[in-house]
Amino acid sequence: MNFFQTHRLVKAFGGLLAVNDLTFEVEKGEIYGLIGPNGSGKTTVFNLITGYYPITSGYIEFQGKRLNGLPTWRVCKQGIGRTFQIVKPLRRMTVLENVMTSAFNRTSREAEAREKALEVLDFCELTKKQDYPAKGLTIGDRKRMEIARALATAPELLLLDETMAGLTPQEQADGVQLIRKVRNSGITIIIVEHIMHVIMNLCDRILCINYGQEIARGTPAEVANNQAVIEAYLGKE
Ligand SMILES: Nc1ncnc2c1ncn2[C@@H]1O[C@H](COP(=O)(O)OP(=O)(O)OP(=O)(O)O)[C@@H](O)[C@H]1O
Repeated sequence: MNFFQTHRLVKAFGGLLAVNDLTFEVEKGEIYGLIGPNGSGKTTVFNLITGYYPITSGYIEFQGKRLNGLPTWRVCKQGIGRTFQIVKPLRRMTVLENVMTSAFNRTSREAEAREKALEVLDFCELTKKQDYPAKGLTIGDRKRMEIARALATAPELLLLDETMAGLTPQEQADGVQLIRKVRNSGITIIIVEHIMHVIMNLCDRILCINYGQEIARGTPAEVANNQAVIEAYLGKE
């Protein structure tokens, strides 16, 4: 049994196949990269996994259980957390309160939610900012808080959607450290990211898609040297 797998996954928006016959497996403990040019279907894959969109055909399995058709909150309860490409914190709430709202996914007790939120804020090195209003955070800290919010749902599989976009080189380096730390804590990761040195540095394996279809898969070095990948990003000569 695979830890996580999709099988012949398809998502049609009218006549557009945003995801087209995509099969891949992720092993427990991996950092798995999903890359591809703009509009190639990466976020749609995350939206299918997490139940935001219904699947047109194919299936998704997590720890041997079918996810197809489950509502987002049930997918989360099964142990899949995610961050969003566009970070939308609850702006007037503090950092701690933002993270607590996610922790309520696992408990209805306020004391337990606070304890979990404080634990992940410490893990993400945001303790000092726990009482800041979320709207006052830098982009770097907002992205970090987004990871903290996902971690507060206690995921076994974490989907990271462009958590490095807009960050300074130093913030990117810190982000890479944090993602490694998350993996070392036992959480499996699927990461969508445009910043290639981040992907190449972090991932054990990479799947590259274009127009919703697989064009290459392999180790970072294999994918970086693949002609179809180079053409998808740079165009044909
Ligand atoms: N809700 C929707 N309705 C119609 N078309 C959609 C919808 N969501 C995505 N699409 C289309 O599906 C395709 C894949 O989009 P998606 O956002 O998954 O790409 P992406 O690889 O995540 O892109 P980017 O790297 O720019 O974030 C695009 O052509 C997009 O316009």
